[in-house]
Amino acid sequence: MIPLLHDFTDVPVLVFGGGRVGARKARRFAREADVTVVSPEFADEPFAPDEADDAESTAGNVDFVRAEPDSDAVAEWIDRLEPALVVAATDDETVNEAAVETARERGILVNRADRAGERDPGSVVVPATVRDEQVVVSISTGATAPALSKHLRRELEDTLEGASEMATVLAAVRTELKRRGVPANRRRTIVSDVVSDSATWTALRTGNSNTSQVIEDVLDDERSRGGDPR
Ligand SMILES: C[C@@]1(CC(=O)O)c2cc3[nH]c(cc4nc(cc5[nH]c(cc(n2)[C@H]1CCC(=O)O)[C@@](C)(CC(=O)O)[C@@H]5CCC(=O)O)C(CC(=O)O)=C4CCC(=O)O)c(CCC(=O)O)c3CC(=O)O
Ligand SMILES: NC(=O)C1=CN([C@@H]2O[C@H](COP(=O)(O)OP(=O)(O)OC[C@H]3O[C@@H](n4cnc5c(N)ncnc54)[C@H](O)[C@@H]3O)[C@@H](O)[C@H]2O)C=CC1
Repeated sequence: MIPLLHDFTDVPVLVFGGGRVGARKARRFAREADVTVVSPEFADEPFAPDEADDAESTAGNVDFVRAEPDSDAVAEWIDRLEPALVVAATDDETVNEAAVETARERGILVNRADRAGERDPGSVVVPATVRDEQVVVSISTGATAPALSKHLRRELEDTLEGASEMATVLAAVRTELKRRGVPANRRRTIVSDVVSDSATWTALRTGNSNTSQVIEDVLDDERSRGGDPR
């Protein structure tokens, strides 16, 4: 399986099953997508933040539909909503199977929650995710050991502290250096020096420097080396 980042902004995502798992997936996709959850009953407070995935939680963008579709009705829901992704998260294997089959026939992405191990071609797995704003790390065990994905996600949470600020700094620095016409090799050296500088990480993490100060320092430093033609 190959990891990709997929933009779901304002596209329909259809989740079958409103238990703990369906709610978790719905919450995650509702960051961007218009999510519909179809289920005869719903987990209590499906949109309360949970410790599994705090940063992923959201309250909006979800329609709850109380229904218990059989296999035919599952296909009808998919045809009616034309989702970009179907999530099969019921506790009924036949219903999940129907959702997978129909999605596959229609060429729609499908995530099946009740299966580990070998997947059907074209299926997608939901990885564990650590997010610091624009910085995202996803962990998967190739659909074999989700508890390990969760464990590693927790370990990586500390590593990512300050990553969003660092990304902001590097993006601004590389844009400005490009504008100044600094050659690619030199830009690469500067960017890689900044990202591996532990003092900069500490300053960003502790709030001792804000991103604009760091950006200014890096660019001033380069200018004083004669890197700026102005
Ligand atoms: C294949 C996959 C399909 C998919 O859903 O995409 C799948 C399948 C299954 N999970 C099961 C169980 C558990 N899943 C979790 C947790 C998570 N599961 C997630 C993803 C995936 N789970 C995909 C593979 C990802 C990969 O490649 O690693 C995460 C990462 C993302 C998310 O779901 O949001 C999220 C952690 C989020 C986080 O915390 O960061 C826990 C831990 C817990 O709940 O504490 C348990 C209990 C412990 C255990 O059993 O391991 C079962 C057995 C059900 C049963 O026995 O009845 C199946 C089905 C089966 O095994 O047949
Ligand atoms: N991928 C993952 O991370 C995990 C997957 N699982 C698997 O996912 C499945 C769901 O797990 P939970 O949410 O914990 O189970 P759950 O039993 O809490 O929720 C299942 C939901 O599906 C609904 N449902 C039943 N028939 C339906 C139908 N015809 N159409 C729509 N909804 C229907 C039920 O009303 C219930 O709300 C389990 O069968 C389990 O095998 C379990 C744990 C983690």
